[in-house]
Amino acid sequence: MANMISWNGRRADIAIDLGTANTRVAARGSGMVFDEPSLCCFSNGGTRPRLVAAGEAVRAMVDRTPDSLKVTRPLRRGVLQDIDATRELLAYAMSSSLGRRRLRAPRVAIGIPADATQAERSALLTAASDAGLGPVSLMSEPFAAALGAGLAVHRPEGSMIVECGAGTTEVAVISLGGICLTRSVRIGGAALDTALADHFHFRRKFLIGEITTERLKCDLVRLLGAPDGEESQMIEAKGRSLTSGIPGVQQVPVSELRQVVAKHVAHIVEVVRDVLNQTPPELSHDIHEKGLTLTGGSAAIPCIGQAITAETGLRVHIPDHPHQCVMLGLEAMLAS
Ligand SMILES: Nc1ncnc2c1ncn2[C@@H]1O[C@H](COP(=O)(O)OP(=O)(O)OP(=O)(O)O)[C@@H](O)[C@H]1O
Repeated sequence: MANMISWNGRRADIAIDLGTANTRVAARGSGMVFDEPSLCCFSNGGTRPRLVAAGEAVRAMVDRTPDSLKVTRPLRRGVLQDIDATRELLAYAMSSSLGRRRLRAPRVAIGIPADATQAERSALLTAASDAGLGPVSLMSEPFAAALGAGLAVHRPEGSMIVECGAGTTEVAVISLGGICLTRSVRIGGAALDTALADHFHFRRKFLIGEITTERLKCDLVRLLGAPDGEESQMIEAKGRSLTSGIPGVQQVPVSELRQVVAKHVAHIVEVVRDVLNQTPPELSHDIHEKGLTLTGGSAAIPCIGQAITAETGLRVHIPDHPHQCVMLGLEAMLAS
């Protein structure tokens, strides 16, 4: 895949990392100009749903809307699930990040999972065009992440990237400016949120909301990744008891939730092993020497890196801002 974005020699103006949880935009020469949740809120009244709010303003509305409003995530598991919401989110991102500098039909590069199907690509191109974006180039997210993490992607040596976001985990081996091997699974931080909420639902008969679950996950994985002793701690979740119907707080030992996290992490390690098993020997040797790089917001889950090292013996590097690597890579392609 080419890694310089241009149309007849004309470079892209805007790079967009349209993620399941977050959308980030960079403009050529200005760096990152937008970083907000991938959320839209529509009003249900009238013949057609009307956009009420998008991005950060919608975070506080999740699980709190009356019947007249509906919160939607444009993407699910890394790919577009709602074309209208995607169009609205892209249009909102453009207007709030570029304001009066807004270009007419800007040339745009958008990151997309390496294994996205033709139908998924076409749907994204349609939504981008409906949002008023100009020619759009779809770029592989794991390649962008590797570039954004500062890996030597153009050298004749293998680099391995594990991009672990909210909706997908993508593993790729890169050399000489291209992807040699890649595998994606539609499992990311959001799947762990669901597994934790399910645990509370079925084991504790207690319902917790989406935002509470995500906060609980971040606290939990920090405690699980901490030195010995933290597992004896309790973790607290606010929600509603299914047996009494009364709102309340559940105190759960961190150790009770360890298995839920371990099961999730094991899926990710399995994908890494799969890719390593198929990697040609010279590239394999390079990866053995250098280790692999873990990026994406879920790279902040310490047990993912720890489990990869324990299962493969490879060192795991996490860059300073792992959640921004796809954006930084796309931005680097704009500048090249
Ligand atoms: N400190 C943390 N601990 C655990 N998880 C975290 C932490 N910070 C962020 N995350 C998780 O990272 C995910 C968001 O990462 P990111 O912004 O890379 O995803 P995305 O680009 O929207 O998703 P995708 O690329 O999969 O479509 C969320 O699931 C979030 O809960």
